[in-house]
Amino acid sequence: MRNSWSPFVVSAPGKVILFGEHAVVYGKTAVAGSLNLRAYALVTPRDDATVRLVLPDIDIDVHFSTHTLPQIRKEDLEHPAEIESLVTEAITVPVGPGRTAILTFVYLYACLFCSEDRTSGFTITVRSLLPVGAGLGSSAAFNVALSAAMLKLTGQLSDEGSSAGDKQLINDWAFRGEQVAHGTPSGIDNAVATYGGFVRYRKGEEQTDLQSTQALRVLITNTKVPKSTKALVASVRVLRDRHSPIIDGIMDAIHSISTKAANLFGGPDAGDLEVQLQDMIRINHGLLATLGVSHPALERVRDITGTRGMASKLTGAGGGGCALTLIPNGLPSAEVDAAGKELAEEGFQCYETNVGGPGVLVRLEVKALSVELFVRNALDRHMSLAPSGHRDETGDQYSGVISAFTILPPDAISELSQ
Ligand SMILES: Nc1ncnc2c1ncn2[C@@H]1O[C@H](COP(=O)(O)OP(=O)(O)OP(=O)(O)O)[C@@H](O)[C@H]1O
Ligand SMILES: C[C@@](O)(CCO)CC(=O)[O-]
Ligand SMILES: [Mg+2]
Repeated sequence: MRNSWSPFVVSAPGKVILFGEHAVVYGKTAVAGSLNLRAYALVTPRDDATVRLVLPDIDIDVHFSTHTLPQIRKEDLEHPAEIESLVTEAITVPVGPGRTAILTFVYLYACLFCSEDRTSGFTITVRSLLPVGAGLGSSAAFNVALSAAMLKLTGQLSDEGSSAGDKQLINDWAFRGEQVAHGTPSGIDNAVATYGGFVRYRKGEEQTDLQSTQALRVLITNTKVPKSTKALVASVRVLRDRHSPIIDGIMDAIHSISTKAANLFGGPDAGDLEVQLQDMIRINHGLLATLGVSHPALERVRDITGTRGMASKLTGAGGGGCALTLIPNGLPSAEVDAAGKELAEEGFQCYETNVGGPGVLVRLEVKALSVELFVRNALDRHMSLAPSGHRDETGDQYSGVISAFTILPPDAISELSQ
């Protein structure tokens, strides 16, 4: 069968934990939301039996003959992480930071194309606005985008992948993708990346979509201070073992914050929501600091934003990593800009974005232009360059589009999904 489909783009958002990190480990409620920082996967057809994965953000460009990749029925593997020992007999997967991404790609292909025609392949190129490994769910956005792309290719999604059934399918496969890398993820990251919006989460319960009508404006500050989620969770465990009634009280207080915040979403008064959320942010951070998971860099973010009328808290595991700052609607943009400048001067990376936007999106018609034309336009605008348009050494039909996609700044690529 010849490939007759046109290139398309799939995108999925990262996540931010608004309330409840650490407490969620002890069965308390957490609230997370989708970030309008997204991963974008460009999917282009090939007319040979090759699949190619291009990941410019982490310097990976690999291709495999479709016939060397295993055929796996998902029930044949007890756990998706077993893919590692299974495929390394058949193919060589480079050792290094991109290894898990490649293994996830191979796992999804092996399962989703188990009984499909493999005589023609495709290229998937993924770019992301999300910092990798900073606690903002970059892996989930990546896994949701990959899963949706391959489900689309195998004809398992409706047109734009937006029905409830589509979302459930994408979420299930993305969860398996997260399992390849992490073993026992909770599933909240891929749920947020799939469904978008705000999600209430508690271990052992179905996560609830909070149906909020409004997005929140936020600053996300990556302090770039390296942290180990595992070590931080362990340090809280030690503290709890030493002082369990006290620490349990703190966990209960965090649970009350998450519950209150979850109830506020979808409420009628946006102004009141903001005031209340600011309080919740300050109190939740204070409690997390008491647990010993703040860091001087995170306190610096709180100082800088606090003097300009904004409340901040750590988000994720803490000990460095990222902070979340709520930008109240009425705050003059000069204040936000000044805070952003000061944060950058500290060496932090700052993103102004919003929380609560859409989940996975499949774009078949990009601004009613072909992807190639779009990328050409975007390149002209952003980089004054034209894509080469010729086949590269891997024989890719759309190498011009692919190379454009790899060199465009990600914020230009984000226009693809608007
Ligand atoms: N832009 C990208 N290109 C390729 N692979 C990516 C990209 N973004 C994420 N990944 C994959 O996700 C992995 C990072 O996931 P990890 O779960 O460690 O961090 P995170 O998802 O950013 O943070 P957290 O899970 O704490 O929210 C990378 O090693 C890679 O396998
Ligand atoms: C600290 C923690 O609550 C969130 C890390 O993003 C750990 C977890 O829930 O697995
Ligand atoms: Mg992750």
